[in-house]
Order: sequence, then structure tokens, then C-alpha cells
Amino acid sequence: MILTVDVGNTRIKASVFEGNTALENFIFEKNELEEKIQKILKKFPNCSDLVVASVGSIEKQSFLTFENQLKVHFFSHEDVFPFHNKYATPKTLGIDRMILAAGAALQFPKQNRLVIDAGTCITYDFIDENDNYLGGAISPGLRLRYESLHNFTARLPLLTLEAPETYIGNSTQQAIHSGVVNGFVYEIDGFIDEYRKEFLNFIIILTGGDADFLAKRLKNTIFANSNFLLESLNQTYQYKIDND
Ligand SMILES: Nc1ncnc2c1ncn2[C@@H]1O[C@H](COP(=O)(O)OP(=O)(O)OP(=O)(O)O)[C@@H](O)[C@H]1O
Ligand SMILES: CC(C)(CO)[C@@H](O)C(=O)NCCC(=O)O
Ligand SMILES: [K+]
Repeated sequence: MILTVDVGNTRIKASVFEGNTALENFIFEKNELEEKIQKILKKFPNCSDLVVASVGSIEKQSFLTFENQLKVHFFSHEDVFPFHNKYATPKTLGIDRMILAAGAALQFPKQNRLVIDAGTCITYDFIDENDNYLGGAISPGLRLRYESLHNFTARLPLLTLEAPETYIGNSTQQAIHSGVVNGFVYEIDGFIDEYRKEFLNFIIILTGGDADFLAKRLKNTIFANSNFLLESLNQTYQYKIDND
């Protein structure tokens, strides 16, 4: 059994895998890290490996306390990945994006893939059919858009996610919901259309905290898998073991 942990910029997600099957998923805050992991390990004492991808503020040292209980692997740029990295600054490429790209390459061999992660940030990652990682885009996620409108203006309230009634918002609240949610949807549909101009065929994987909300609003029909990063972490770890 493998315990995978994704330290994002907002919260931490974890999943226990038996082979390729996720047995249980967990979401918790950064200050609960040690307590929650101990709880998971108590519930699943057969966990032999703890595998971490962190883009958040939590460093490798925070996981070393578990080393007397199981094998700990903290993914870094030094690991082997199943793609050729064409990013001009490979050392600054987010480890979450590398894991997503690896998962896409391993799960969907020999085809073009676009991975869209709608989390704190929206990230777009393209891995072509020859397993070249080309790059993509980074933009603010849904909650970040609501927060930045409020934080950097005097008059805009902080709203929580709500589906706008129409694109013509007829009140401050509706105008903000339209700008944030419709802007988000148009952005993603627009990017997909742009990729379609250049690549005849590709599969799209949509993941992240806002994936389910998004999937039903996109013009393009896309299958959402909010557990894709943790699944990819599990698979990339198997790949690492087989190729080290
Ligand atoms: N309880 C929650 N707390 C925070 N965000 C939530 C929650 N439920 C849904 N969301 C949505 O999830 C998005 C954040 O996504 P996610 O939780 O995947 O981010 P994250 O943990 O920072 O991961 P990453 O850094 O990989 O994006 C927000 O835009 C928000 O709309
Ligand atoms: C873009 C985020 C914040 C998304 O989680 C993360 O992948 C990151 O910190 N990336 C570093 C910059 C880059 O990927 O080029
Ligand atoms: K993200």
C-alpha cells in the first residue's frame, strides 16, 4: 500500500493506493499535516511507502519524521520522469505539473495530451505523442480571482463561488460572478480551441479542486478526474521504482 500526498498551495490532499486502486481520499490543512498522516497510517498500517509532491511551503524535512515507520519519497527534479522535458527552465517547472505530465504519459501512451489543473492556479500542460513535454500556461484559479478582485480594490466585496445567471451581470454581485466564472470558462474553452488549431487530435484531462464545477460548463465535453494528480503520483512512483 502506498500513501500519496499532494501539498498544494491551498490545502493538502492524500490518497491510499492498493495497486492502482485508491482506497480512500483525504483533504486537510497544512497545520494538520503530521496529525492527519499519523491517523491515516493508523487506519492503513500496511502502507509501506509515503510519496510526496509539494509545491506548497511544506519542505522535505516535515516528512522525515515518518521515516521510522515507512519508506519516504519526496519527488524532485532529480527523479526520472517518463517524458522529455522541453521547458526552457526545467528546474523551475512545478513538481505538480511534472507529475501530471508523467501521469498523462503513462496512462495515455502514444497520443497528444492536454492536462488542465483547475486548482489555486489553473495550469495547462501539453505532452505530445512522442512524449515531449512542451509547456503550457499558468493563470489564476477561481478562488484566486474572487480574492484578488476584493483584495486589490476598495469597493468589490469578497464573494464565494456561485454560477452566474447570465453573462450580462446586472448587479455588482452578478457582474463579479459573471467576470470570474464566465471568464474562467471562456479562458479554458479558448485555450482548447487554440490547441485544436495546432494539433489534430489530443485527449484532455481536467483535474483540480474546481474540475467538477467546470466540466459541466465547458463548451468542450471533457471528462473530469479530480484525483488525477494523486493517481499520477502513484503511477510515477511505480515508474521510478521500475526505472531507477
Ligand atoms: N474547501 C475548499 N477550500 C479551498 N478551495 C476549495 C474548497 N473546495 C473547493 N475549492 C476550490 O478548489 C480550488 C483550489 O483547488 P485545489 O484544492 O485543487 O488547490 P490546491 O490544494 O492549492 O492545489 P494546487 O496547488 O495543486 O492547485 C479553489 O479555486 C476553490 O474554488
Ligand atoms: C503553477 C503552480 C503554482 C501550480 O500549482 C506550481 O506548478 C508552481 O509553483 N510552478 C512553478 C512555475 C512553473 O511551473 O513554471
Ligand atoms: K494547480
